[in-house]
Order: sequence, then C-alpha cells, then structure tokens
Amino acid sequence: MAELLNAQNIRGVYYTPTGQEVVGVDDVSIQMAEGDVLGLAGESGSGKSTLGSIISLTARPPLVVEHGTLAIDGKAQDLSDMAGIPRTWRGAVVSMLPQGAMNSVSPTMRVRDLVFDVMKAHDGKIKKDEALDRARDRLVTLGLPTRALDAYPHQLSGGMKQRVVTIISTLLNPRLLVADEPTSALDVSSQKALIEMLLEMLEKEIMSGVIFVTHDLPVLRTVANRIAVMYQGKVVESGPTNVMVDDPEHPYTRALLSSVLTPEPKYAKIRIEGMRAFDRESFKAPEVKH
Ligand SMILES: Nc1ncnc2c1ncn2[C@@H]1O[C@H](COP(=O)(O)OP(=O)(O)OP(=O)(O)O)[C@@H](O)[C@H]1O
Repeated sequence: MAELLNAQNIRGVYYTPTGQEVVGVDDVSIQMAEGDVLGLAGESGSGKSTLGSIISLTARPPLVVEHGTLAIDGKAQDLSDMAGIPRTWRGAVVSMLPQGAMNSVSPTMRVRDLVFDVMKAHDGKIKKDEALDRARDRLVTLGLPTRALDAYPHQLSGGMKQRVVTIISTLLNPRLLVADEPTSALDVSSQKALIEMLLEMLEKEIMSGVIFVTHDLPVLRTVANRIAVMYQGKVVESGPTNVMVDDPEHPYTRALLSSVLTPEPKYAKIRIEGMRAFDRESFKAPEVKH
C-alpha cells in the first residue's frame, strides 16, 4: 500500500497564560499507509489529543508547534509555520472530528445549516442546494435517512448525531480523518454502528485513512489495524494491532493492556437472562374483571 501519512519530529508546547510551558507532544514521528486505521492509545494526559490536533492542522494557542513536518501523499508541510500551510489542506486533505463534537453543535441550528456552514467555510461560493445535495448523497451512500438534514441536534439520538457529524466532517473527502474519542460517549450498539460506518467510508474511499484517538483499548482492537501507544508526550511503541495486543514489548504498553478490565472466568460465563420471546400463539390476555 502507498504511504498516506508521514509525520516527522513533531513537538508541541502549551504556553499557558501563567507562564508555564507544558510539553504536549515531544518529538513524535508516525507513518500510515493508505487504508490504515491507526489507533492512538494512552492514558489521560499522554498527548493523544494534542498530536491529533497538530496532525489535523487544528492546533491553536496556547499550543505552539515548535517543529515538525506533515507529509500527506508525499507532499510535505512545515508544521511550525501553520500560516504557510494552504487553506485547502484543512478539511480537504486532513479533517478533524473533535472530541465531543456532537455536543458542541448549536442547538438552534438544523443539521442542514451546519452542513452549509462547513461547506461554505471551505468554498465561499458554494450554493446551499449544492452543499445539501452533497450531504444528501453521502447519507444515502451510507444508508442513513436523509431526513436527518432537517433535524435539530437534540432530535437525533446520540449515536445518530455522532454518525451525522462524522459525515459532515468528511464531506470534502479528506485523505485523512483524525477522530478524537469518537465512540467514548456512545452505548455499545452505537459504537459498533459508528465503527462499521467508518470502515465502510474507508472502503468507499471517502477518506483513505483514520487516526482513531482513544483510551479504550477494546474498541481499538475492533477498529484499528495498527496501534501507537503514547506516554508522556512520546510514542513509546507502535505496530500491527495483533502484535501490540498479543506481544507488547514496552512495559508501558503491557501495563496499559493489563489495566483493561476483563471479568473473572466464572463471571464471564454468566449471561443476563433477557425477556423471553413473545409467543403470540400461546399468549392469553388476562381476564378483565368488571
Ligand atoms: N490548554 C492546555 N494548556 C496547558 N496544558 C495543556 C492544555 N491542553 C493539554 N495540556 C497538557 O498537555 C498534555 C497532553 O494533553 P492531551 O490532552 O493531549 O492528552 P490526552 O492523552 O489527549 O488526554 P485525554 O485522554 O485526557 O484527552 C497534558 O500534560 C495536558 O495537561
């Protein structure tokens, strides 16, 4: 597979208003091939979101990228000169699905207005109908109801809202999507639906790679073909998912994996008894006494 991403020697530092310097990402390099889902794992504060924001070109003060290069499809940009990176790269080459995106959507905007805003930010001349047609086509392609466009955010379930914001953030067919904790606030079936949709989007070449930021290792096992583990601003180990899970080398990766809660064997076998299937034939309505 051709190389999709080559990020080299990224260092990002937060310069806080109180004069502190907090190193968020310390000389990190990562590579991805086309079609990869790279899981970025690590405990809270290890630098996952910072790295995600730098690679997706959404880093803002107080975060300053001191050095680093980002190459997509072999075209390199100097990350320490954000202003020098062509505007078209944001959204169309790399796109960000920020943490908690579904809750930061304005409650008074319909999904259709959000679609138009996002598309207009990229192409000031785009007509509303054109933007909505693109979103409608995308919803149809991914088997989601087009009426979602007419909804206000609160009218959508959490899972549907997250799938819709994912679709909106990829309307420009970015080469790479950075998704920050996209499944954290979802129940298990909505997590599965989102993961299936992301994989379908890759298959349909809506984008060509995903960086999936999460501290949820079981989720990464199902979605990522490669995992990079961060610790204190550095990538301490990376490799194919099965190798990382079955045979981790770095003590921190081992510690992270062993911190995943797995039920004791005797509890793992216990199944919760669900409601029995309703048998229409043998069902007798209770007598109503007058
Ligand atoms: N706005 C900020 N100002 C100062 N320091 C920050 C800021 N945001 C993050 N940091 C620091 O940068 C480091 C990396 O944080 P980051 O949010 O990237 O970690 P993370 O692995 O994504 O954590 P989480 O899983 O909790 O989101 C931490 O030490 C954090 O305290």
